[in-house]
Amino acid sequence: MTLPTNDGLDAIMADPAGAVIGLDFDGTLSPIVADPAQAYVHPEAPAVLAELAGHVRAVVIVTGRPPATALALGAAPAGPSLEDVPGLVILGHYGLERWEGGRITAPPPPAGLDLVRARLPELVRGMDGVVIEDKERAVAVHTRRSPDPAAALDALREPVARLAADAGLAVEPGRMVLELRPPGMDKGRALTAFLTERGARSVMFVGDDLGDLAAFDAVDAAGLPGVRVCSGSAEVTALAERADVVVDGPAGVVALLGDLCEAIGKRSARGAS
Ligand SMILES: O=P(O)(O)OC[C@H]1O[C@H](O[C@H]2O[C@H](CO)[C@@H](O)[C@H](O)[C@H]2O)[C@H](O)[C@@H](O)[C@@H]1O
Repeated sequence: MTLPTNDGLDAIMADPAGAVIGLDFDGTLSPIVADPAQAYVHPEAPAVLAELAGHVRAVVIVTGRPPATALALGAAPAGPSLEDVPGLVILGHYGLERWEGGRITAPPPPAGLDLVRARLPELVRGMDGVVIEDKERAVAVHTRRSPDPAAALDALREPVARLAADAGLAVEPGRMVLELRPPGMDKGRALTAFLTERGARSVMFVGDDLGDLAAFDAVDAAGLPGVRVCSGSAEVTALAERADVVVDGPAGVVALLGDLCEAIGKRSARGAS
């Protein structure tokens, strides 16, 4: 793969020590699969992130998953795991829960989740293949394994929105999923705060789903050289329409990051000689 021509990428390569690289997890670092518990990270992702982390200011994963789940799915039987990526930060639950250096910080779970846990099973009763994922600080309802996933998702939109309103929660729509989660935080706010915290001089964000649009907005609003990368799929087109670079799923993301590492390495070797 040859790196595309892009001002944001050029800025990252010219000054990697000032760059923050943000990445989504599902659909970006791990492939979309039927069972969320089996969405293991692309086997080459931890190694390429570890190499990248040696060049840039920070690597941060911004995800709807709890950080502990991303770490569990990022464990490799051989080679490095996500946990081995130097200085990695994981902003889970759309930025509410932070993992760094083995420590997790988070606010208490929202009270409204009890209502969701009480009512959601009744709401999906009889819907073949519809599955509830309880993430402790949020609850997601998945339709990917139903006979008609898109129709099941559409049928659930209104009742889930009503339940979220009753529970004081927000609805986060995604790839064959509706998530009921605490309001007031999103990937854009999380990324913006992180860029400020780290004094970023450039930024890349890589995502695949609707929840990543807020992070694209944050790249635009940062006032820094930036690059928005879409991990492309036939399922979601909204991100590709906003992206500077579109790659083919997690394998394409890994290839792009590998090429970025190589280009940074070559530049720094030229600078040293
Ligand atoms: O912010 P992300 O890291 O992209 O997390 C968003 C949701 O991802 C997961 O669901 C998605 O991936 C599953 C595994 O491939 C797939 O089965 C499902 O259809 C997708 O929507 C996760 O299970 C959710 O909790 C996350 O909110």
